[in-house]
Amino acid sequence: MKATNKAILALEDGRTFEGEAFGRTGTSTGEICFNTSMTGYQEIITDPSYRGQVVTLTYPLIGNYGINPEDAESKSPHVRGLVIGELSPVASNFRSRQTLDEYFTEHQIIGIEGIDTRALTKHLRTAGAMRCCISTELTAEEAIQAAKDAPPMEGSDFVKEVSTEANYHWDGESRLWNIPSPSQNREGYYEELAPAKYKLVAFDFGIKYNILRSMRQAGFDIEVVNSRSTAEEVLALNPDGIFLSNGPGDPAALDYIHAEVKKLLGKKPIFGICLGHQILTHAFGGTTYKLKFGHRGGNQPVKDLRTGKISITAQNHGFATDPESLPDDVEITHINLNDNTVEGFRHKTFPAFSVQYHPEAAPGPNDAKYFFDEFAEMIDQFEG
Ligand SMILES: NC(=O)CC[C@H](N)C(=O)O
Repeated sequence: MKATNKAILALEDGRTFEGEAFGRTGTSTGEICFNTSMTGYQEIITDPSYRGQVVTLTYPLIGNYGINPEDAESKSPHVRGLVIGELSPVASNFRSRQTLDEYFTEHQIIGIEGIDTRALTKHLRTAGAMRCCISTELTAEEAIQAAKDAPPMEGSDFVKEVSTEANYHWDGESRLWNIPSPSQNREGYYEELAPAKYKLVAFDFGIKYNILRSMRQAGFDIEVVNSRSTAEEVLALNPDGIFLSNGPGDPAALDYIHAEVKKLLGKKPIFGICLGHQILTHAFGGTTYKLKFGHRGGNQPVKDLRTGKISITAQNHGFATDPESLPDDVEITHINLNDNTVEGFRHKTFPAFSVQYHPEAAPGPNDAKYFFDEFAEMIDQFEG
């Protein structure tokens, strides 16, 4: 079979869409999801939490501001494929170094454009999350079969594919990179940060760079450790606080991590984001379940039940905490106003709290950024 640019997107329930491939040609399968953010395609593509997933972007024009080195959320793209309405023929931005097409070709990622992403998204909202296949070489029937044959997201441990092999010290940013105004140097400029005050050990389940940057800005010196690190190894580093990162796959498939986090409860202050929140759920004795189609975008309303304050938040998750499963010593602190799902909690005795959404944004609003400072306060108050 000869590969062409003509491509098909086939869903496991038999629905198909025709478009044109960009990046690489060939075949790719994975769980299809949609993200409604209006900007931030580069951050989405490089977020390790999307490992194993094909992402549909509902914003109609993608690629228009290109790709630049500063906006990556990890070393490389992680999506299995990208589904878009239109690939911009022009990448126009002073920070751009590459087009999206060139970037995908370099990293051998398949993209498909010319898709009615509105129809696709409405279908996924009704029918729920499912597997898909993008192909430039298979017939529609073969592509539907390939989607059906793809491994399901439930039960998948993708953390082991994205976590750092060796532990490392985050020295990426003791300076804060700022976007220049048009009159300034086009390379951007740096602002020196105050010396770090706290020592943090961050479990890397697929950590985003902007979490590391935000932590550093909040005064943390960070040691990033492999996802298989034991509680003993973490405590031996003598941290002031422990961070549980975001990451891909099914949180219920990570028993070996739940067990280690459970041993850390009460020992040191703990903060978790997204997958980290779901892992904390299991460590507390609760359970997680798969949402019908997940929350992915930059405009998810979250209510802080303690203050009544509502934040507009960045989200990217397909699983959620079952509130009924939580023991009495866990207080639900945040809920999603679209569907009332759990978005944050804290333990009543142990110094541990987490949020299901993304205070680090990237992309998305910064309403929730205050959690990094709250964690620093928790550490100040902890008498361990
Ligand atoms: N961003 C994340 O950490 C995602 C967590 C988990 N993989 C989910 O989809 O729910």
